[in-house]
Amino acid sequence: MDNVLEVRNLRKNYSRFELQDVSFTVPEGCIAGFVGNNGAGKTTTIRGILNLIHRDGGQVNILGMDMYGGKESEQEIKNRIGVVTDNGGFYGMFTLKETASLFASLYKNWDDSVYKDWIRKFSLNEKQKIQELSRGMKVKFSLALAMSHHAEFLIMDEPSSGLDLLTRAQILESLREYMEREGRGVFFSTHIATDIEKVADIVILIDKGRIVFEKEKDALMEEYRIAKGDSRDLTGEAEELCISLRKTQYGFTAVTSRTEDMKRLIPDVVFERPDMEEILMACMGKGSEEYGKSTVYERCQTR
Ligand SMILES: Nc1ncnc2c1ncn2[C@@H]1O[C@H](COP(=O)(O)OP(=O)(O)OP(=O)(O)O)[C@@H](O)[C@H]1O
Repeated sequence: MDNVLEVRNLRKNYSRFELQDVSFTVPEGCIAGFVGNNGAGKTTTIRGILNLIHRDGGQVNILGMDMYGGKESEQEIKNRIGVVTDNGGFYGMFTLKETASLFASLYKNWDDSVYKDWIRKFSLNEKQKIQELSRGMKVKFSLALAMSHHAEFLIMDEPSSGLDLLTRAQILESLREYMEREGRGVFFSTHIATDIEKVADIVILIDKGRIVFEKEKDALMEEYRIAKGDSRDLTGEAEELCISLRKTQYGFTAVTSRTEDMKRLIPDVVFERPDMEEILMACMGKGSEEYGKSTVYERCQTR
């Protein structure tokens, strides 16, 4: 299987923020969810990938081509991918129809029937001006444009943030539909764990400009458990097995990937399945008063 996206040691230094050797891959046929808190570095990574900012190092390959290999390869890549960003870079006074005809003239593979189909599915009115659209409508329109030139790969920066449940579900469903054709891939950033749970095949977690892990979602869900028990049973050795830990006078609640060792040390421990949010919170060091973030990193880092 080929990779639709390969990012190697991407670096960007701002005065108060550093993107630190960000590396990951997105294989063909996969939806990759790029998750992290506000300010974790998601947009900076996406801008770096798309060559929209000056980077301080790193390599990016999209659809097997070097994104930084010069104007020609960059142009070829941009013709073959679809990009959905927050504001879409549209001109507010233009109608949807005018904007679409501009896009149609820019893309070699523009397919008007696909475009019309998405406009209908998203219940958009082509006579409306961009400035009259709600945020949800703008995202839908941006996505419709991105999918209407047979893009082989979609890159989306927080497509679902600030949208109501129904619109979010529609956006996620359209991604699934887009992926029905072979040889495609999606990379989308989000800070909403349930979106990851619903559509992602791969989860890439970023925190403070560093990749914490890159894992298959199903493997991730299998790897971690919530452990519950009596705080008096929690020895130093047992605490070492916890990725995050909360103690109250009634007992402890921890996230761990070391269930067998935990059971050996605390025979009465009870395990439950965590949801995606609980796993991500633990791996970002949230919900833990006992452990510093560096400790959490060491335990989560897979490479
Ligand atoms: N042009 C810039 N100059 C200086 N610092 C910047 C610039 N752009 C971004 N940053 C900083 O880089 C950090 C990461 O920002 P980024 O937008 O990549 O985060 P994010 O994960 O996309 O966050 P959010 O979920 O809030 O959109 C932030 O601390 C931000 O202030």
